[in-house]
Amino acid sequence: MGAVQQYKLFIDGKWEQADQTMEVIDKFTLKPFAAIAKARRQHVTAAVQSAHAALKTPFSPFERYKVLSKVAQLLQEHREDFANTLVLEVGKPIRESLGEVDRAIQTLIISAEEAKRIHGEGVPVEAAAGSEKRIAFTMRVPVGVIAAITPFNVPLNLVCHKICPAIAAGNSVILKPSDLTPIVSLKLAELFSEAGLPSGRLQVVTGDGPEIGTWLLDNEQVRMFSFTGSLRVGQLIRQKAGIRKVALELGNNSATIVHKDCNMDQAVEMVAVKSFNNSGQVCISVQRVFVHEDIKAEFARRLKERTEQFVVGNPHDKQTDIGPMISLKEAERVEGWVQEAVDQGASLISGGKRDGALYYPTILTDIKPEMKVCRQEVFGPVVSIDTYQEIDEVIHKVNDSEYGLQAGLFTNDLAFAMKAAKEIEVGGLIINDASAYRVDHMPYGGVKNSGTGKEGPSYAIEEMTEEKLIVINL
Ligand SMILES: NC(=O)c1ccc[n+]([C@@H]2O[C@H](COP(=O)([O-])OP(=O)(O)OC[C@H]3O[C@@H](n4cnc5c(N)ncnc54)[C@H](O)[C@@H]3O)[C@@H](O)[C@H]2O)c1
Ligand SMILES: O=C[C@H](O)CS(=O)(=O)O
Repeated sequence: MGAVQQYKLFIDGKWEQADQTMEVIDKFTLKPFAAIAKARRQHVTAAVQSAHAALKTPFSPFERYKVLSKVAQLLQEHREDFANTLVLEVGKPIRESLGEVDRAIQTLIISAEEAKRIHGEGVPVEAAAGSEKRIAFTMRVPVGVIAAITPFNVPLNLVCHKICPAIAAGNSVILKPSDLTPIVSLKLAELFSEAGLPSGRLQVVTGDGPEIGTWLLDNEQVRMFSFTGSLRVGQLIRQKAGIRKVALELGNNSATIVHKDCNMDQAVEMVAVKSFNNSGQVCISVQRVFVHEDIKAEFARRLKERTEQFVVGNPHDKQTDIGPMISLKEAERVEGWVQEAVDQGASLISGGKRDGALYYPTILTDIKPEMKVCRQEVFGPVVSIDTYQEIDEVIHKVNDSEYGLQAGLFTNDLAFAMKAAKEIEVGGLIINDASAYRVDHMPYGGVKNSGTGKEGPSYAIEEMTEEKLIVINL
């Protein structure tokens, strides 16, 4: 077995060891390939103190623009190395991993540009009787110390979606990446350090999520929590944060509607790819497909045919479309949910097979909405097909969910599309694509139990700043 590379905590611009470490597993071989430091409370306290102290040192918008731009350039230079790290720690196939690095570069560039566009506005207080001699305007000022807590599945770009707008807006950040996929975050911190980010503007504390979460939540100097992850943890953070700012990007059981007038080639390809990318471990991954009764048999046949063309296997192989899930335990969980659905009367028309942590792309029909594979977030390569006759019926079925992140709708009927735009309860509705569409400068975030707040650098900056009013009595 190759040497296990040791990684340290990044606090106050320095790399610091802890007395305990945690292994990071290669998700294909299931063997350790790295070890991270396991932070103790004193490390988190030091990280918050460093972040708070850094706010006192001027760091202009143009300097932030330069650092973020430099990191984008450095990440481009290290593109293959970062992609290979994603393959190891996520199990994400190399083609998809390279795509994530490319998106992270875009998120950095967008954030750099947005650092130059943060502004307030004039307020015409003089229009009020008695205020004729006053002038007023607002300023956008940084929140201060922000704790960013991120999930395992897209560990580079989703980290960028938190730390880059936070830094662009003049904040300091303590990042707590997933202990399952922390290495790219530590490597990203190296690039920020090389790019000249002032000490204390970014800390990366690795270790036990609940422990570090508690220590951050206990610390009143942390003024905002930006969390991406499960509903369960999001609720915990919301409860403990008190009146501090909280941004939550949570789960979903994404629906996509395939109407009888759609472009079937387009719908089959997009639903197939966006059901099984990253082994379905994507918050907007297609999970529930609603197909009009008139085309259901044809659509199911073609989706099965397309799905069985995917190459399942070694994520290092350029031919591989679907690699292992994040753990053996998660693959066994998904296997159990599928079996439970079949025992309850669902029909398995493709997949349903597990090989270690590899779970083959799976299609179910004859489902009931109360089955786990429909009602809960599968977060795995499983898609269920349901049918409908009427438009109101399918909108009701889509909305019959505690979640509301994004949904898709394949139709050429503009009236249907606009009715759905008004009535489907989601943060984003994607017409003529599946639910799993995202580009990094668009507003992104859900309603109901999918969270609160929007990401996308300019939208995150709004949430990571306060609008301060200044009134001058001349
Ligand atoms: N809406 C989005 O943009 C989005 C994006 C990606 C993933 N997700 C969601 O994330 C989930 C999958 O990711 P996951 O398994 O890493 O989620 P998770 O909630 O298990 O973990 C997310 C992060 O929280 C940390 N954590 C765990 N317990 C904690 C606690 N008690 N206090 C503070 N932090 C704690 C983890 O270490 C990790 O860093 C899915 O529900 C998925 O839908 C949402
Ligand atoms: O898992 C959810 C992610 O937010 C989807 S994306 O990688 O940002 O498109």
